[in-house]
Amino acid sequence: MSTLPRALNEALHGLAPHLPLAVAFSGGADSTALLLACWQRWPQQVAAIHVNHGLQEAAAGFEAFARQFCTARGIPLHIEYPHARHASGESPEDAARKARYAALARGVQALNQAQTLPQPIASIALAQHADDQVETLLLALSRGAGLPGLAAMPRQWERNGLLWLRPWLTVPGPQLRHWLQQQGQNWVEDPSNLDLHYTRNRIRHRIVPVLEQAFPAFRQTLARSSAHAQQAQQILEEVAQADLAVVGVPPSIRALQALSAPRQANVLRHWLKQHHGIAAQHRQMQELQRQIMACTTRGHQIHLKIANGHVQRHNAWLHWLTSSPA
Ligand SMILES: Nc1ncnc2c1ncn2[C@@H]1O[C@H](COP(=O)(O)OP(=O)(O)OP(=O)(O)O)[C@@H](O)[C@H]1O
Repeated sequence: MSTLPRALNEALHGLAPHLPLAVAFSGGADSTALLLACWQRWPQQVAAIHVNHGLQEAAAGFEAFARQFCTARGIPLHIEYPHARHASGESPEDAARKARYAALARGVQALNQAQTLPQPIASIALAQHADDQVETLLLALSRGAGLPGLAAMPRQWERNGLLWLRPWLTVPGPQLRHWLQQQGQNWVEDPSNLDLHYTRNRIRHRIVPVLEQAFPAFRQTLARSSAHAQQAQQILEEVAQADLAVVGVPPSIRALQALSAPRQANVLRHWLKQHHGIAAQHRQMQELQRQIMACTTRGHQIHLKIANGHVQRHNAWLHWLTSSPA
């Protein structure tokens, strides 16, 4: 019989995972609670994937814990060893996160190839919880993010035929630890979580306790704000798609000039992201829009650096061209 408290049980079922399911298992409290809960609920249908970045001294301890936890329960475990190298301008944590998601997808393939479960794995669950969501939103605010940042983390999405889920996203972090303690289940504490050099940790240790005192319902209310932002962002994307169909690819300068400034920025961002996989900084977008509106004569040039290339005018249209390597 499952020992899972009602709130956790509802969170787990709320997303109706496609089975069998893989759990992204770091060995920390949150993913230990997720793997334990999923294994109790769907004993023969759950596998685990652990990613050993080898970045911290603690990495070997995490892997050993993951092996021992899974062996004791007969849970199939796959371990990935990615090589995360961060590109210039990218933080080591961002690089590790990207490498981790790619490694998790490879882990699913490896488990499927080895036929460790009777059917191919259909979903993969991550253990971020309500406190992580609050931190993500506050981080976005601290960086002056737009709507995509304020929308924070989605509860589910599909990529390459795999359903990605965050079942704990509505569950306060302390509840997960409390349940593990009740079960007599230990986990590995990540020493870097205490390092106040990281903004996320400063938010966790200094801001969240104050929020908790001032606004006891902050997890739900902030989550609601993120849900509103997610909805608004979806509308903006739909408007951008419709506007891009009108201005064309490459975009016509005259058609861009006919749009209001916010719609113009929205469609330009969409064009750059969808067609070139790049994002303009706030200042660059302002300058690009200024140059577009000033472009009223035949000879007017537009030439603006954005990401690793330039937006340029060619006759009546705007183009983005990558800078040739030096
Ligand atoms: N090394 C890893 N191997 C497998 N999955 C991971 C790993 N690190 C993180 N994850 C997954 O990504 C989620 C988010 O990662 P994050 O680093 O924000 O949390 P975490 O503090 O590692 O969580 P946990 O308390 O489970 O350790 C985790 O809950 C877990 O599901």
